[in-house]
Amino acid sequence: MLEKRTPLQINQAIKKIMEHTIEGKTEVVSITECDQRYLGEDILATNDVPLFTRAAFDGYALRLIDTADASSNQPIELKVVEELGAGMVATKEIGPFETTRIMTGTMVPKGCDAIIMLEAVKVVEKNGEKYIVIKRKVKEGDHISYRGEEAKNGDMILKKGTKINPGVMAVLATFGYSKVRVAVKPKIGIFVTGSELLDVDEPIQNGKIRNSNSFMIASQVRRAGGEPIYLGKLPDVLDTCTNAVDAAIKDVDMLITTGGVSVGDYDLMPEVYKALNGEVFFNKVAMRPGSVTTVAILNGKFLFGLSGNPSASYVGFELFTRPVIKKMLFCENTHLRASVAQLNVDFPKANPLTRFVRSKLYFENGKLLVDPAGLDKSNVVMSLAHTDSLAVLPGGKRCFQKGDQVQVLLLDDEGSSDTMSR
Ligand SMILES: Nc1nc2c(c(=O)[nH]1)N[C@H]1C(S)=C(S)[C@@H](COP(=O)(O)OP(=O)(O)OC[C@H]3O[C@@H](n4cnc5c(N)ncnc54)[C@H](O)[C@@H]3O)O[C@H]1N2
Ligand code: MOO
Ligand SMILES: [Mg+2]
Repeated sequence: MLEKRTPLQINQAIKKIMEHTIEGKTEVVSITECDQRYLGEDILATNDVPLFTRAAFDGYALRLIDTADASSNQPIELKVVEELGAGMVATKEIGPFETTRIMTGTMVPKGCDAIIMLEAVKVVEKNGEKYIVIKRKVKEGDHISYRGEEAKNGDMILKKGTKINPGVMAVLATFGYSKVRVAVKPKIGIFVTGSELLDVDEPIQNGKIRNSNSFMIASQVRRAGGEPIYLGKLPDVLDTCTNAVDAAIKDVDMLITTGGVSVGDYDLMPEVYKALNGEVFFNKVAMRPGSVTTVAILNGKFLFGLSGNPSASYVGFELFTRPVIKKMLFCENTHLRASVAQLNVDFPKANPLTRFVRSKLYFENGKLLVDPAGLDKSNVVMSLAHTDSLAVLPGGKRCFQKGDQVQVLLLDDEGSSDTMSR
């Protein structure tokens, strides 16, 4: 008789994994190397931004008091005493009824408290001197960006664990971070198991299939922020698998295998864990696909035994492996971002297990809709190419109908509101 496996609820399985202590490491890299990585420390403002009070428009810097009585009936004239472009610094202080022609980004001369745009004035020349004619009152601060209005020196700007994106790159450069402390990418070893597996460039043979899991998992590892290390395919031979896992786990932060975790004659992973004295956290989860996902600890490191079935393997990774990678990258939110969408098809059969339907999201008339990305079976690979989300259909007696609101987990969405300081 086969050993009966007791399924764990999904939340309990995730909790078990997340309670295991695993530390991320940091390293310092050049700003040119840090894009798309994760901050390894909080980023503080190293100066005020803007650095100095500057013009936000091309125009004339002036004293408000001089324009107080200006109107179309009573235009005022200001004498242009200097002309400045960005990067230049005023050499003259502005006196009564004087102005400086100033371009966007230029430091505002002392004594000026507003800018009037070039388009709003008329320039006249008298005795070889330039004057501007103003026909309206100017408001305080018009077209001026004040020193420190965005950030003050010492402010906490970005939290450790924030993903570096184009905006973060701009902020890092603004504060002079030519070197950036980032999280070291966790090294994730990948074995695929199965005597039926062919390499991608091998000719097709009777009864065999091409290995696709290693490419899929490597891409998922990269999407999660880790560094995949493909270690090859293993035949369904116990000693070969045991020795390979034993040797490989030493050189990586965690190891993923696909295949061989179910109850078949050649499903050897349970025996591999036994032979190596691995501590198995669980080998059955109340979900579909991915019910056979097995997670164990070996020498303090995670060993993820994902299913051989591509869709099951895909979902198992996103639910159980991704959060561990995110934790090692110091991310505040380790789980997939969730949203709510309107189901666009019926699921008339109730299922005791919670289902994660590989799905595609789209907008129609301002509503977020979700459609299965293809055939909804655990052994399917095709639908994965169209998948951008997982629609969650909770297990139980309930069936689901077109129009129902369901939770969707976003696969390509990093989320930002959780990691940016507000
Ligand atoms: N009697 C039972 N049979 C099965 C059960 C069960 O509970 N009782 N569970 C089913 C479920 S659910 C799943 S999921 C699969 C899990 O299978 P394994 O993890 O043991 O994986 P394999 O048997 O090695 O392979 C399954 C399937 O996937 C293909 N495969 C394997 N590796 C790759 C790869 N690298 N690239 C592409 N495809 C791969 C393999 O050829 C098989 O077709 O078990 C059910 N059975
Ligand atoms: O682990 Mo299986 O995916 O439930 O089909
Ligand atoms: Mg099997």
